[in-house]
Amino acid sequence: MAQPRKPKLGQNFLVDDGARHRIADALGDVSQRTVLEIGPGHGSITSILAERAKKLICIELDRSLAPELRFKFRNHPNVEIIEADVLHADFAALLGEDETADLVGNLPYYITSDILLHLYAQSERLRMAVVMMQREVADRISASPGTRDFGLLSATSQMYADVENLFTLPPEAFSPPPDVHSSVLRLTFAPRFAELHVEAKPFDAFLKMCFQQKRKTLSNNLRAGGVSPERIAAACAQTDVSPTVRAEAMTLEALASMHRELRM
Ligand SMILES: C[S@@+](CC[C@H](N)C(=O)[O-])C[C@H]1O[C@@H](n2cnc3c(N)ncnc32)[C@H](O)[C@@H]1O
Repeated sequence: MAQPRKPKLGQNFLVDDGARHRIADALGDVSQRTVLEIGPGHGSITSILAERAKKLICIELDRSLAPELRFKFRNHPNVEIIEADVLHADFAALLGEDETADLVGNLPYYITSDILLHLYAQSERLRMAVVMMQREVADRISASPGTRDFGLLSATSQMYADVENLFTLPPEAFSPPPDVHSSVLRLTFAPRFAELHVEAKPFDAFLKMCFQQKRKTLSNNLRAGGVSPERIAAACAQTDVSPTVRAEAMTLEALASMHRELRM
């Protein structure tokens, strides 16, 4: 039997009218703001924000959709359509000096994690992001430490932003319908590195090491990353962390104090 064709570039277009309004509303008042939209598609969210935002910059990779959008929004001087891969987009180059933007997107699910990491790397240029993704990924990003879903993406995301899981949509909200449910997250960027006395790059790398193998204890993951058993034992003793704990059970505060203790 013929398999249903997978849409290219993650193109499951939002057709639920209530949902596109709820997504736009989740950004709040954008009348004085620049909004960046990732993957506008046929413009379901774009058409609402074109009426609301001071400026709307849309980044669309599909070379047939980009001209369609330019034509559709030709009478909206506040709307700019850029044909590009969002993973190569430099937000500083798109925004005014010291300007921050709000971001929105029904994301192409095949590159959700890459897009999020790209946003975190440029978080000083973002105030908030309202993004739709596969429900399971959204549940992981918003999970609390000590729960089954808490992992590297949760810890990394929560170092950069306050995360709210807003609502979930069934496959029928899209055309063609995806195989999965989808959830909308609001990320309010508020990096915690200074507060936890760690630096972003080394701490991101430390988190990767701690969560390298989800079933392993923190100690075993650190050993696999090249830290000596003696240093691990000393750091655990200093920070009151049990050597048999798994990283997923640790708060960001505990992970940060372990990192400081190991001076990595
Ligand atoms: C899930 S669809 C959402 C479309 C539209 N916003 C909607 O809600 O109906 C994802 C969109 O992202 C675009 N896209 C896929 N990969 C992209 C990339 N690397 N950079 C920019 N846009 C991309 C697709 O062409 C598609 O329009």
